[in-house]
Amino acid sequence: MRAAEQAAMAAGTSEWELMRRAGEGAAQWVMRVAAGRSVTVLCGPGNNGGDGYVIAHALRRKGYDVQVVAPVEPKSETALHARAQFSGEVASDNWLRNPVIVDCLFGYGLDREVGGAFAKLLETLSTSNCYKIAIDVPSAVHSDSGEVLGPFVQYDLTLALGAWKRAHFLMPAMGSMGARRLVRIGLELADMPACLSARPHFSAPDPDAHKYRRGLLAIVAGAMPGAPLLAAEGAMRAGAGYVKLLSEHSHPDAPAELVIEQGRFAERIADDRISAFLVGPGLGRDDSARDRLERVLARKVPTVLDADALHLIDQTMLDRADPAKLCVTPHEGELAQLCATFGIGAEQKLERTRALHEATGLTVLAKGPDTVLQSDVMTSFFPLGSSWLSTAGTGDVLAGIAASRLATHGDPARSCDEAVWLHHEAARLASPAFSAGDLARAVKPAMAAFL
Ligand SMILES: NC(=O)C1=CN([C@@H]2O[C@H](COP(=O)(O)OP(=O)(O)OC[C@H]3O[C@@H](n4cnc5c(N)ncnc54)[C@H](OP(=O)(O)O)[C@@H]3O)[C@@H](O)[C@H]2O)[C@@H](O)CC1
Ligand SMILES: [K+]
Repeated sequence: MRAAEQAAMAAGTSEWELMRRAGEGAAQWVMRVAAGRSVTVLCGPGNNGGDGYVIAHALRRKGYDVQVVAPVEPKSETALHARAQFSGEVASDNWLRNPVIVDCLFGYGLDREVGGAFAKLLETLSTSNCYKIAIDVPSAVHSDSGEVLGPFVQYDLTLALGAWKRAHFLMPAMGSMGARRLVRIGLELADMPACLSARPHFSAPDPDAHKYRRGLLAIVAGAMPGAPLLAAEGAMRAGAGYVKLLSEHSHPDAPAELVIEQGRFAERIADDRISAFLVGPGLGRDDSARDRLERVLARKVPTVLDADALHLIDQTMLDRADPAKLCVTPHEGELAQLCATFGIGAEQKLERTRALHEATGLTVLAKGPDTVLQSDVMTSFFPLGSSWLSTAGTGDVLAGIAASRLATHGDPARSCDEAVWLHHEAARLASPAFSAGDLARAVKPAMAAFL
């Protein structure tokens, strides 16, 4: 963000001009929300506070009753300029009486715990019965890590300025932001190492398509019958032309269209027509599970690894595989396991995900409310999905969808990206209070949203 701002300034746009665009753009949103009601703007010492004075000035010009609360005077030259423009009331302390409060205490310059008068203001804000708007990021949020470094405030609206910051898509910060909107200020954002995933577009199968050309997915089962079946239910509806379950269980409830193959594992997986594997859901962690995983990895075919496979995989197995064709889909606990296996010391989700990719070459989809995808191209973040996804088996469905997409085109990063979107859309269609089976069945109508 700082680099993009520096580039804009080097190209002749002043910092004041950027602040003016940011503040006036944000003020448009504040006015829509306030709709004539009185507004209080909390202003801090840096340029985030500067944005606050621009917002206050813009509101006042439109006839709003607006009051600024600023515990200290601005420190930066540009913020002082903004302060000088605003001719309304500025209080150093206040009990926040207005129905709309705009928080401009700190933006991405926050680098330590919020204390003193600033913390007191945020505490008051957290218990105020008002509409709360955060400018750029909530003021106690560290914009790179998503950590909350002060009183937790639940906002109704967060207006990102110029570009999204990592915190807009990382927990716990993202859970406090309410609706998130981007205010554009004309920054050039090409070649960013991280981005918000753009909604994918799928096509119907080619006119000459047949089941093998559309992709044959083999799902490797193991100790437990349920999880791979759920994955298969999702996979059958996510694009692959043919889904097989390699399982020693009888699966009396499996749908007729799911082919179940038993016995002769080595022979089964040698089929050249298999375009992708899924290994992990229900695999177990015993010697036979390890053996199955090793054999599949040695095939060097595009593969999704999930659940138990993430506990079994190690450097020796990876040395015999082709990591560029593999994706792993860990939840928080599985990510911690992978980090332990591959000697990664990072503690925060984003750093862990990136370091795991660096160390192994694997495409990593670190799932959760703040899903992060790390490929060799970039880091992707995703819009928030349904909180109803927090139920058993939804991860198996996600792995099945990712593997199905992988079977169709063989690109690990693209498969994971598409899977997150399909999973979220299926959850939206199946909500509320769905089971993993309901979710898997909703993948079919979810496909329609991306055609
Ligand atoms: N640059 C641009 O072109 C544009 C930037 N824009 C806006 O600027 C924002 C970034 O501005 P910024 O860099 O001035 O940082 P900001 O978040 O306002 O605060 C830093 C100040 O707070 C202080 N401080 C830090 N932590 C503290 C704490 N815990 N407790 C107490 N004090 C603390 C720190 O001073 P220190 O005490 O560390 O010397 C410093 O004075 C960005 O989010 C966006 O809103 C837009 O206008 C578009 C154009
Ligand atoms: K803020």
